[in-house]
Amino acid sequence: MKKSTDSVLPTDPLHSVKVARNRLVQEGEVPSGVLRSEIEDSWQRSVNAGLNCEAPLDLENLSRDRIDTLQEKNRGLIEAAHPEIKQLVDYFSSDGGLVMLTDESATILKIKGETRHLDSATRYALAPGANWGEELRGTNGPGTAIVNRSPLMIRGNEHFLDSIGYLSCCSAPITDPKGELLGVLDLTSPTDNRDLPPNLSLVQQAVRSIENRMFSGQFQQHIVLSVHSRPEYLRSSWQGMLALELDGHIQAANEQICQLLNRKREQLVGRNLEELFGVRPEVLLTDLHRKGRGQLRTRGGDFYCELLHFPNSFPTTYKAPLKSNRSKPAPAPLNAPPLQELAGQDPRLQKGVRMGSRALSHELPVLIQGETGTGKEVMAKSLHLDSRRNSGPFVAVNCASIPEGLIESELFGYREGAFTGSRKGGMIGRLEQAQGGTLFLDEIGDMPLALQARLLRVLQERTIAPLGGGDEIALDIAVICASHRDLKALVAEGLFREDLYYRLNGVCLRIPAFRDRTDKADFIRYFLQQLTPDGRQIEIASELMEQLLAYHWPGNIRQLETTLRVAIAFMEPDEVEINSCHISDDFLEELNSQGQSAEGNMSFNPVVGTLKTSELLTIQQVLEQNEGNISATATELGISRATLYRKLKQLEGA
Ligand SMILES: Nc1ncnc2c1ncn2[C@@H]1O[C@H](COP(=O)(O)OP(=O)(O)OP(=O)(O)O)[C@@H](O)[C@H]1O
Repeated sequence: MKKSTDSVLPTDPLHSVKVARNRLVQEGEVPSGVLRSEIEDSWQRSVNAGLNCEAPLDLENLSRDRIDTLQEKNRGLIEAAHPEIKQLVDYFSSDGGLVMLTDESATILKIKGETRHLDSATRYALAPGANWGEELRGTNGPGTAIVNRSPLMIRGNEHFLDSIGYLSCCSAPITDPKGELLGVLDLTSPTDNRDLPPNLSLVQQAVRSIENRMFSGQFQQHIVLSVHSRPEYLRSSWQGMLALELDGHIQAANEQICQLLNRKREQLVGRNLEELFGVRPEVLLTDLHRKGRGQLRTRGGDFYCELLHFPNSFPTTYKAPLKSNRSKPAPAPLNAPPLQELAGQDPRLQKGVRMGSRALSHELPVLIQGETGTGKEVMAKSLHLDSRRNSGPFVAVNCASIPEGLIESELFGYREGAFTGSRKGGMIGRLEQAQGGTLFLDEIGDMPLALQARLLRVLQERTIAPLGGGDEIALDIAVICASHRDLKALVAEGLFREDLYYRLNGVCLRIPAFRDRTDKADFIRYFLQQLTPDGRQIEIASELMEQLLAYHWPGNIRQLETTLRVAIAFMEPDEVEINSCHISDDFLEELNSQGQSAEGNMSFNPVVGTLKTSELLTIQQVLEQNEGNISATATELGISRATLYRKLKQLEGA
């Protein structure tokens, strides 16, 4: 068959497909310029492959064994795609939507959704193990998306085979972090369902989420950054992603970041962060840990970035002893140190963990307060692992990061049909997911007031009734809450319910800021050992140790972790001591500047926190300016003479 050259360009796309099909059937030629170019090219390839558009569907599928082998081989892809497949099926199956995942040769790995509207041949051909390569079945979603290496929509008779002309589909290829093809995600629906909007962008968005999930999964031992020129797109399916070594070398880049930076993948991978964005990795990491967000500068503009993943901080996994509760699946092992290790040598922490552990054993809720990065979540995990519920799940909910409108359903769940757009089968809330284990409510101070009342009721009655009704469920959970905000102060401001505060506050553990711990040196040595990947015994030079002990650590243990990891990364394999050469310049500057202020005032104890130090420095300066006059100094500082005397006493005693 040869390609016809006479060109007809009718405006109605359905009409043009009819015209093209008649020509194909009658003259055996694909007319030029009648169909969309990607469809015309695909029809031509189908003709060249010797296919007949009127032939029945080929019904040769793989055997069960081979399907099992194929699914096993593609397990990572199937698992990564599961949430998106489920979501698309939830939305579209009632409209006849079918969602399929294929491998890189267009063989179906999974297919879910409504099949009632399919004729029996199509139903057979749309099953795991069936191959939809374009050379076998002509123009079709997965097969043609693979040839084109780009997403496409095919409406009705744009399919090459007549027998599937009653279906329309949207397909998008899925690629791995190196850009290699992994498979295709496809949404197929009956063409006569005019209610279905074109959903190509939805399928593309689902594919981006799958790719991002695989990216994060593949780079567990790396730093993974979310990057975008607009902050609201960070952590979304539109985010650019970079996987880095600790020394800043880029290991992988996703497709979006290549597009955002307008660079090919090979222009990014293997290069160093500093070379590309003019920022040293340790400086960026310090920013990310301290402020939660960093900036990358390029000639084309600035980009925001956030930390999605930092390699695991606990090389040794503490595994809780399993209890013989066979009916429940074992929870994934939690990474957290045993309580004793967590408390270290700090008496306040030691008392805290003792009380927390007692509280849980007496079914009392625990409230953990402490600055950001002090280890509140780690403490909650360790308490859980130490409790009688340690074989149950540990479910963490960050109340600050869930949009207000979603917290209720996220926590309490809902029954099917509870509201428009609710998922089929409903959703099990996080409280119920924690059944038999521990619910950790992080940033509880950010929970909306209306929901606080509902949470209070649940905690009092120990039962839960999901939105949309149904039977109440008895809850058997331990509750641990945490906040870096002072909940008592929030109560005073009317932002947190007093009754809930007292209900949650069975025992309140205050984790000291790292600068205030009495066992800083021991902890730094212990933590360093935990973070050293090859078990080498590493020491810290005494001069540097002194500076670390005097530093005020605004980012607490999280900041210490970054500092130590960066230092370890900068050590040569045969080095066994960390000194200032292994510390980033800007952090060294901070350490040195605090040293200078302490040196200039020999009467100051360098261990005193810097806020206090600068307060006392200010007093001394104003006092000098006023030639020792107490009244004038107090007036200038806006404090009473008594306060000034008290503070001077502190100054002398320090
Ligand atoms: N005792 C500890 N031993 C080892 N690592 C710790 C310890 N405490 C905290 N960390 C590490 O410090 C980091 C911060 O810990 P975590 O998230 O528990 O702090 P947080 O107080 O909950 O912070 P935020 O208020 O920002 O949520 C984590 O990377 C964690 O692994």
